[in-house]
Amino acid sequence: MTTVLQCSALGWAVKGRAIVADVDLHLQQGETLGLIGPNGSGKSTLLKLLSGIRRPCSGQVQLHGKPLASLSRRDVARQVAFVEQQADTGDAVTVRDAVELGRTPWLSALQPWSSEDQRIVDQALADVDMAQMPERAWSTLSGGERQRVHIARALAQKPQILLLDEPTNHLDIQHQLSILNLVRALPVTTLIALHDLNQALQCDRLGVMERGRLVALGTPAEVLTTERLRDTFGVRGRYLVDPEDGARVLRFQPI
Ligand SMILES: Nc1ncnc2c1ncn2[C@@H]1O[C@H](COP(=O)(O)OP(=O)(O)OP(=O)(O)O)[C@@H](O)[C@H]1O
Repeated sequence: MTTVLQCSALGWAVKGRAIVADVDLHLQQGETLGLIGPNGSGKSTLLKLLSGIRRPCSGQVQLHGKPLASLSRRDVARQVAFVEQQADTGDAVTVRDAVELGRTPWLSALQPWSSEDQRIVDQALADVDMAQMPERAWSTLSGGERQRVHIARALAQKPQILLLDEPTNHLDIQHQLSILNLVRALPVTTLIALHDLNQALQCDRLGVMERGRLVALGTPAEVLTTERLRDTFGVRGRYLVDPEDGARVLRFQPI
């Protein structure tokens, strides 16, 4: 197994309060690792630290064995794409402009915009089902359409690693499923913060954040136990079996 992104003893604090503390995580090439945890447990902050947009107060992030802090933003952006929660984009841009921004790390005076860049942008728009409105102004998009454009921008970056912070937030059920299936089918390594624990069950591995710490890491079956659902999430969870295909589905009730 090849580790593509890793962190050790990673921490971030604000005004003396630890928001992320002592996190060790190795992201293996090709896996989809789900990050779950209650509101405020540090998932978004951990993703920001791993993407390099936030500097750790302690510990280190390494990308392919090199300290993230030693790499240029451009080098990082060629390898890692991050879809933030509540990300915004300037009002005057169109859908196509926003997705074309994903090509920025690959362009230079020697490598100007080419038909290959155009093809990649068209494919990314098609992948998120936004190819029908490339000229629409960003300001006129719905929340779910904006989210899909952000994902297309990340896909256009052609990263090896995708960091996604609640990417299905705002999406209708059809687009939730198609985006998750798309991400799983891509030949990339993905770290994805999720709230829907039934969607989390589809990941290769899950990490659980609780009060800034990574308190469990393993396969969904190892991690999403009834004890964990009670202790970390404060709910009673029961597995039901879909008679059609034998899949396990979680049902929740208050404790
Ligand atoms: N810049 C900041 N200043 C002060 N507090 C912060 C800052 N950034 C994050 N926090 C706090 O850190 C905690 C963790 O936030 P974070 O957004 O990482 O959690 P999360 O697990 O992604 O939550 P959610 O599921 O609600 O999106 C929260 O209590 C948040 O209020």
